[in-house]
Amino acid sequence: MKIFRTEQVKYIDAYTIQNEPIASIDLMERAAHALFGWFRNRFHNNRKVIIFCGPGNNGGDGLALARMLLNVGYNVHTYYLSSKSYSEDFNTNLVRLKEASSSIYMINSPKDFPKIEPDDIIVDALFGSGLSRPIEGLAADLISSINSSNALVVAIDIPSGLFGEENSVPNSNPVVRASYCLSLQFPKIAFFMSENEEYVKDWRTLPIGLHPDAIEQTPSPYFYTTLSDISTNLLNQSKFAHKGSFGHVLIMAGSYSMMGAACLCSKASIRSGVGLATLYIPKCGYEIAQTAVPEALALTDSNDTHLTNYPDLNKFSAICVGPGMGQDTETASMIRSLIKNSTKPLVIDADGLNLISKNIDLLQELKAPAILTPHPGEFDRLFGKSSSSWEQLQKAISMAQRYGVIIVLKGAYTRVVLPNGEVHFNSTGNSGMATGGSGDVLSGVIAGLLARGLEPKDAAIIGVFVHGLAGDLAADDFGKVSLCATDILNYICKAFQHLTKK
Ligand SMILES: NC(=O)C1=CN([C@@H]2O[C@H](COP(=O)(O)OP(=O)(O)OC[C@H]3O[C@@H](n4cnc5c(N)ncnc54)[C@H](O)[C@@H]3O)[C@@H](O)[C@H]2O)[C@H](O)CC1
Ligand SMILES: [K+]
Repeated sequence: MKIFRTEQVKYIDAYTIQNEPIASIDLMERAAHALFGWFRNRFHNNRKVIIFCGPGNNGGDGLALARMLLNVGYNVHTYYLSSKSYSEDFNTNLVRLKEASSSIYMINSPKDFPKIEPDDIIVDALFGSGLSRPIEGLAADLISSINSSNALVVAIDIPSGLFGEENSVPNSNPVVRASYCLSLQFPKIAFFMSENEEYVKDWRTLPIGLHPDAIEQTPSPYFYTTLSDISTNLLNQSKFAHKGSFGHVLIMAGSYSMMGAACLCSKASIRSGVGLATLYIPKCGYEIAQTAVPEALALTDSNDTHLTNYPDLNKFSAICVGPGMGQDTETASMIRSLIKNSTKPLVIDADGLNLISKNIDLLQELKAPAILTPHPGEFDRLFGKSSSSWEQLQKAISMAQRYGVIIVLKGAYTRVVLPNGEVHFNSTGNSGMATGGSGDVLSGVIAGLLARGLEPKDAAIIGVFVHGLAGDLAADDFGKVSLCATDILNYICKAFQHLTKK
């Protein structure tokens, strides 16, 4: 799904009004109807609902929602901020609401704030995508009062005070801490930034029928990968397939005490449908590999404890290098040589990245497409520290462009950043996956798909999605607390089944 900056959504909104065509007030009614549907399904009408409205169309949405809830028997109290001016649709909805309710109050000073009980439901319709500066004064005091209540807060479109994209960190201006955020049609990019977690706990999008032509024509480098974005054709298996049809992956991984990483990674590549997998390991890992991963061929380096060389690459269709590999100087020179010589696509993970971070310009010597899979710590070691997730994302974009590599920046909403500057935020995965070995499984899945012949971009996006989905399915059965990398591995099959059955 393509996603947009807030000013682009304004354009798509205007295009929809002009070309559907639909009156602006009717589009607001449609948005309010979507909000109403969600609200009614979620909350019984025995709880008091307090709706706070700002002067713009976000406030207009709040007023329209208030009317719809009143009509079906909710106990609604509406408060709106005094302002020099209000949007036209706000005014229309205020008139409509006044016909249905007498519990409407203007807020002129903190004295007008209502007392909020813990069981009340607050709707935050103060500011949405039209926020033009940090919030101060009366509106800021109101947000502090909302935040200090123990009531549940439902934010319309975006928690008030939060900008759709970049926010200052730490955020010293008040922002509503929403329990739920109902974002109209698209998620906001700010939802994917870890610093905003306290404001956006649980968000969802509500479709409001914005015009498909405007969505298609408006350029954006940002995407959000959902199930419907995954092209399952890429995973088709021909009836006449044999093991040579699905590629041969080389996994260069492991060292003394870290053979588990090599096993997890190679097993994950096999579960991702590669025809053949060869594990290239130091001698100490031979029996471990042959026992733990009977499906893989095992080739050993001349060294006992760490990798110092790589095998003839001719027969392989993709290579994964790094998991559990250690950072010995001999391993460092091996990876330098591999980067300069491999014409086969590479997935570089873990210690592979740590070794490259000591000489980042090595990336300029790559001959083949490469997918780098850093977690935030490895990313900082590679490209330097950033002061916020937003800055880190911008850095990932410029580094992917500079070195012509794909960067898979791991974490919640893992970002797949492409050399053309596109960013694909992933929708699957959960905090239980923040556990040792999870990354080894991911690099194995991506390498397996790459070896099967998927384009690097597809291997990275689908690999990240499948890995997260496997984690979600595993967490459904085992819970997040106990989830371990082997569980993720064991659920890769279910994740692929889920995809190919859709
Ligand atoms: N296509 C859609 O997504 C639709 C969105 N809708 C809703 O409309 C809002 C955006 O409305 P807009 O009028 O553009 O902006 P706001 O309501 O967010 O606020 C504008 C209002 O507030 C003033 N203002 C801005 N920043 C501040 C500030 N820091 N302090 C004080 N005042 C401020 C500004 O001057 C304006 O007066 C969107 O979020 C949706 O909720 C439509 O209803 C349907 C289509
Ligand atoms: K809001």
